[in-house]
Amino acid sequence: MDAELHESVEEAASDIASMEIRGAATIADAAAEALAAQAEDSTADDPAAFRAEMRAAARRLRETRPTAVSLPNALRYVLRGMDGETVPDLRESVVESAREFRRELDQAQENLGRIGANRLRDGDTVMTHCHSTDALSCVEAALDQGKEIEAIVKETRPRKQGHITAKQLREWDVPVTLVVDNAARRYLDETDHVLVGADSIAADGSVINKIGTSGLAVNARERGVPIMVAAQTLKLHPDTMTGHTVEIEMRDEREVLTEDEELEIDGETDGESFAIENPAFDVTPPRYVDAIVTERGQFPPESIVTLMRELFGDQQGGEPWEE
Ligand SMILES: O=P(O)(O)OC[C@H]1O[C@H](OP(=O)(O)O)[C@H](O)[C@@H]1O
Repeated sequence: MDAELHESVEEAASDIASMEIRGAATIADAAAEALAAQAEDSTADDPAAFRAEMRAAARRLRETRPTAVSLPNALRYVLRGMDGETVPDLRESVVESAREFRRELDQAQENLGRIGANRLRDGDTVMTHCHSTDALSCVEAALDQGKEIEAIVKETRPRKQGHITAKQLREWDVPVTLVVDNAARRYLDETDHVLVGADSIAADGSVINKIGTSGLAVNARERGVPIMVAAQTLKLHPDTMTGHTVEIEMRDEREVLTEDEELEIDGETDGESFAIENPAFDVTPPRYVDAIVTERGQFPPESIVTLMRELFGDQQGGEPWEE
């Protein structure tokens, strides 16, 4: 039977599943924080029990959402740092490992932002999709460099996370034009860069990001607008190096059609006379991406595998929460 989980783990897991906590980097940060809380308050009386408790906490967090690899990457990082022969030593190692992970995450986003900002020129207009803290850190760094940036913000159905992006950009005094997703192609004529984040990057350079990214990228390529993906290396998906594909999360149909909007057709409501599907992400093939900007520099998508080999090449074997 699984060990008892700390309330912070249960809370973080349910907030991630319901998307109270969302965005690949933010999810990773919350997961590391929850593991640290589990370790700090553990009542395990021997090292084996402590390790089992940490593995159970990681499994609970892992099962929340399947697509953003930042989540398992965070759990792996923290659990691989777990070391010691006594409970106090193990506890300290987990807390320190989580702290280090969260510090590196902030640092990586800042460094990525500075690199991404170099691609943006004074007076440029970016088009955004969804809400990505990695993508926004490029805009923030460009503003810090004294550049004027404008934004066309796609609302991003079904959850309209473009609103979060619009708010953040307005707080930074960036002129924002909010458009419905279907208006994107029309506004590409006024756009200098499409700037998006990523939930996962596959070894072939494919970008897994919020549903609608791939259509936007194809349209942007057709219009000659460069597509820039801001994704710290935490978004690189190690399993794709050995042929695994990235699972695309299917979310609740109520995000597409709320109860208030229910459609009645021939006396039958949705779910009876027609199906609703709600994939949260899609895959943009590497040929539609101009640059993947990471904290280690910018890469053409086809060469991201070299960086992945460098980062994950020596990681063999099962998951640390399954041992
Ligand atoms: O890590 P950062 O750049 O903040 O976000 C990366 C991506 O995570 C989000 O997914 P969701 O909203 O959790 O489904 C969006 O798809 C966004 O592009």
